[in-house]
Amino acid sequence: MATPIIRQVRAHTVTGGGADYHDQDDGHWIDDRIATPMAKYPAYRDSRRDFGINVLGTLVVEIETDTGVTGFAVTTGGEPAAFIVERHLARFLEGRKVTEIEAIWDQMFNATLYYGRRGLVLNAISGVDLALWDLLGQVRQEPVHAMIGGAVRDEQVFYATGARPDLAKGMGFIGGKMAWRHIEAEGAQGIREEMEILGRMRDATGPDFWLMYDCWMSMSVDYATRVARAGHELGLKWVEECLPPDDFWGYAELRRRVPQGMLVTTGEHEATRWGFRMLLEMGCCDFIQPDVGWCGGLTELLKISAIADSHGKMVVPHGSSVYSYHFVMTRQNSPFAEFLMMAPKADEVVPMFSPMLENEPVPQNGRLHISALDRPGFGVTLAPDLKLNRPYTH
Ligand SMILES: C[C@H](O)[C@H](O)[C@@H](O)[C@@H](O)C(=O)O
Ligand SMILES: [Mg+2]
Repeated sequence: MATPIIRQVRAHTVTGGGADYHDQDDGHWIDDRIATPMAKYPAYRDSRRDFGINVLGTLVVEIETDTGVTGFAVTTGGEPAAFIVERHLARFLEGRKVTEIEAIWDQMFNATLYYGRRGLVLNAISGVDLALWDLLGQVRQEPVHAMIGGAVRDEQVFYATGARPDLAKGMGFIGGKMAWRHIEAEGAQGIREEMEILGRMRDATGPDFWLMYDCWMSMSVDYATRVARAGHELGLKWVEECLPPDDFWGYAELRRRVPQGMLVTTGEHEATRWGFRMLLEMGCCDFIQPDVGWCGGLTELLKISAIADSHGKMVVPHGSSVYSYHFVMTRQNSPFAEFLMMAPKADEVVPMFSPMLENEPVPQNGRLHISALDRPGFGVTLAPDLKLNRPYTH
């Protein structure tokens, strides 16, 4: 049978949550005075939406073959990413075989090198790459995990990110990661207030449940060191993304300063094998947390994972739903994954990209069995009532 040829690439945008999961209403834990690099400005202290964390929206990439088979993926990127897909990247796909994933990735990356390398352009490339893997799975009628080496375990376990680690333990998760909500200007009092919360969570979850803080690029090395030392007393397992992504030197220094046994992690806003090589070779972190929708897609994440493995480091992808579950299931050095609690009070498990995807699997009792991923491609479909907008054509 002839290999299907890519006939058309389409880039749509969707607003309101979904892959742009920070786009939530007031009262959601994920936007409750969380510390950020902008929080030192009073106008941007209360909500990350005030500085525009939700300006992009969701990018939906659809790729259709000459035989009428369609693959798709969603990521963060919205209209500007749609422009990049339609007006630049599509030319490297249309007319190509569905199997040319590696060559297409190399051309998309090198053709955008003069204005890309990281950030939005890599989000767009990631969206296209994930849609290509979904398409190949639809054509071959195979789940993605079967096409990238096959499962190395029957199920994967998750830690929960949200405001209620105490509830997450009861839901079967192996740990709970909270967002750090104080800034350096709030000094020792801010750390004390946070440690009171951590202490209550430790009392509620017992001595062995993992507790972590996500610091979302908001700290200095000195402040992060103080946070790590204070948290260590309460069994804090890791401090995540304390510093801006490009401060490789700061991360290496922080790792030298934190108490023995405290893990320093980062990577969700890093991209490509070169960015993660830098993090690993400079000793910036104890494990890496790439987002498969932002780092270059699955094709690039497989390369990143091999580099991490050569350093003896784990890859624990940033919460990205099915797009990372197939990867985690097939990697020896990815023994657990993140699940982002998207319910406003972090008190129930809801699909991460809700309401965009049908058949989006969620952990049951904090774990996901391989059988939940046994449909072709990534195993999800776009919700039929989703309002797609195609802002650009080519
Ligand atoms: C909870 C964090 O502030 C971010 O909102 C989250 O997207 C990310 O950093 C994470 O690790 O889940
Ligand atoms: Mg994080």
